[in-house]
Amino acid sequence: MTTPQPISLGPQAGEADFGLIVAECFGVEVPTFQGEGPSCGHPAIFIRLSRCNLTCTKCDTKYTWDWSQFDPRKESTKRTVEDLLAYAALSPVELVVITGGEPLIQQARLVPLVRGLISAGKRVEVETNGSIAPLHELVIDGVRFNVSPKLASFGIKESKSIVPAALEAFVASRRAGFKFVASTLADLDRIAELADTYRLAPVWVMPEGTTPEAITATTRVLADAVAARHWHFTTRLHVLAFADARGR
Ligand SMILES: Nc1nc2[nH]cc(C(=O)O)c2c(=O)[nH]1
Ligand code: SF4
Ligand SMILES: [Mg+2]
Repeated sequence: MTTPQPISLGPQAGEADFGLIVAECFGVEVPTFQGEGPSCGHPAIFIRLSRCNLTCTKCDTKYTWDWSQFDPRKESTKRTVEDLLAYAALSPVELVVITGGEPLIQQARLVPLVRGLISAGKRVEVETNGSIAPLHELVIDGVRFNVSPKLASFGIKESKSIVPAALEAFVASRRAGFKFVASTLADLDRIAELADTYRLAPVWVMPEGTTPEAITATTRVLADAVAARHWHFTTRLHVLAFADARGR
């Protein structure tokens, strides 16, 4: 079994603070909540890293990777770990969500950031697509992984998005929940197959949609069937509350 390696971005943390490629930070100036998953509704601040290793057609953050539509020089900046720690320290909010894009592309450089956040009394949730195994230095107290494996119906080949060794590493970490985006009952059948094959638990289902109307409609389609499987359900609170505005 081969362990997936993070895509190299040059010199790594420990050598020097070369910083992280960041799309946006939010939640300090204009407060918000973790909108998804086990901590939905908790006050949170966000560090959204740029770049992704996948190309889902239904992606809602294409400004982190789709350079046919967006300009990387406008959509990303390099920020040092020190600068990001200073940003998080501006807020009394305990929960820091590190998302993307795919944040684990830059995971070697996340190690000092995550350590610094935890030393400062924060806790961290990493939103990941689950296709890159986490470094053991990130599998520490104070860190949880919200792993969202992407189904074929999300517009990505599962031969790319479903990486058995990475999923097995998240299961073994005992610090992961598996949050699947779904829009149909057929998606739930596929989630059940994956959960069975890789022993993924706990399973969370989140309705696809970037408008309150779409979230509500999909919730009505899925909720009974999710409950019947004894899975967890999460909404997308930032879509309901803030109409999916950027920076909320
Ligand atoms: N409020 C809020 N909660 C979120 N949880 C996960 C997000 C993401 O984009 O990964 C997100 C986001 O963009 N906003
Ligand atoms: S894995 Fe997530 S960030 Fe990457 S393309 Fe797919 S939806 Fe977008
Ligand atoms: Mg999002």
